[in-house]
Amino acid sequence: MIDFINVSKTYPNGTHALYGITLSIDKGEFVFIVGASGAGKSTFLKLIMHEEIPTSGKIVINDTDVTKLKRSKVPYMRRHMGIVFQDFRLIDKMNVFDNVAFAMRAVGKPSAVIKKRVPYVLELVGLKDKMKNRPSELSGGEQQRVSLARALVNNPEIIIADEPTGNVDPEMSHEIIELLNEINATGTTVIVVTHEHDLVREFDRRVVVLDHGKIKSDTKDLFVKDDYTDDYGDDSGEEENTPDYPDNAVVVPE
Ligand SMILES: Nc1ncnc2c1ncn2[C@@H]1O[C@H](COP(=O)(O)OP(=O)(O)OP(=O)(O)O)[C@@H](O)[C@H]1O
Repeated sequence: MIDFINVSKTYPNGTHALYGITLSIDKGEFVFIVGASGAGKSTFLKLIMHEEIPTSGKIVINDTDVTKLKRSKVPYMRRHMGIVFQDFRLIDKMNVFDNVAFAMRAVGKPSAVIKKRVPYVLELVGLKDKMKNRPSELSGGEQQRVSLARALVNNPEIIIADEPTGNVDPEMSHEIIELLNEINATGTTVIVVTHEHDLVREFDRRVVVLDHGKIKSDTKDLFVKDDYTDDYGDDSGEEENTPDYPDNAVVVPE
């Protein structure tokens, strides 16, 4: 679904952010991207979102070489993506309902559909009763769940989350990743950048470690799994990273 082929990114000021990244993410995968500050994690996500373009190499998303995508086609590509940011990026002039509805209006959904869909998605994230509140009246965890609802509302194929738990407490961090896990169980591809090693260990999904712009390890590649366990001290001794889908998986119908 997402293929990076020998992708490098050097910013105009000469900073080398990524070097020769080759990586495939399949439809329906859940991938954590981890690494020290400056390792290139956000750059990696920006390349997927086409916020930045690579200096060299090729990025193929759903069989389209997005490095050659015309600017006018970018919004159509992004419609398949739901994006969650660390700082929520909600609009405080609008209530919670309208913040989520905004994403549907932007793609021209009729208001009858919006009226049904927004409460449904807010219920999924446990916030139906806060629909009329402004974002500033909510806790950090609640605001992040609104931003998750906004990312989900157009039923994207891919959810991209850049430090989604960076501004919420540990309990809520767990809930946010749990929600992403449930969304993933419905078939949505989920890519999460995080610094929270405890969460990464707990959820036991694919982990790509970036280090100074290169892939240091990828648990999909069994030969380097030991490298990951060294980095994160995973001494669980458990056998395999088999995805463990919850029984109560959330179905997000269109
Ligand atoms: N717009 C930019 N112009 C120039 N250099 C940049 C730009 N954005 C990022 N960089 C540099 O590219 C490198 C990778 O940055 P990136 O933001 O991808 O790292 P990161 O792993 O997400 O870091 P953090 O965990 O601190 O958010 C860093 O050296 C950073 O300073």
